[in-house]
Amino acid sequence: MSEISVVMGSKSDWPTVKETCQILDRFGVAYDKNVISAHRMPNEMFAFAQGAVAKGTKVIIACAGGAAHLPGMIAANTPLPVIGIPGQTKTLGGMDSLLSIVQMPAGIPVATTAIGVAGAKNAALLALQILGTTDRAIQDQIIDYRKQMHDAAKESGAHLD
Ligand SMILES: Nc1c(C(=O)O)ncn1[C@@H]1O[C@H](COP(=O)(O)O)[C@@H](O)[C@H]1O
Repeated sequence: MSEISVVMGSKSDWPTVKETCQILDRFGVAYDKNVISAHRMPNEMFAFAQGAVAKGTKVIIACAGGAAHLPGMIAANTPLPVIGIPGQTKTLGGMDSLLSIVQMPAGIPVATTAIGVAGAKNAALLALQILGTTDRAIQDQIIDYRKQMHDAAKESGAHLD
């Protein structure tokens, strides 16, 4: 059973979303991934969002670019926490995606990350932190991940030429 569902509006988002999946792989947490578009596949989007609780999903991560309605529309159709990743776009640099995802009306939140790859990585970590509130093993892995990051950052200062 997957506790995390990862969806993207198009296969063209995959290079970004791959970064999310790589972190989930590293933590050994089960997840499913798929292309689902609110615009191009509205019926599938509704079925996915409305069926997520019954499937055992705990957190949904959704990446979309441009007029990025996907995370918000999923959030509108499930009580589960939704994390939105704004895709980087060629025309507007991802500001379009960011504003589409972050400016939700009061009542239907989407936890919005940074644009692009940094956001994709943080979406995975935030989802893991949410699971970590009730799963001590995952929380311990988060603590260890941060320690490794800390040590690498500290060590890097010793190698400035
Ligand atoms: N924003 C959405 C939605 C949606 O919000 O439902 N569906 C696809 N898209 C986005 O359109 C961009 C271009 O998609 P294509 O490359 O397939 O033309 C992608 O970044 C996708 O997330």
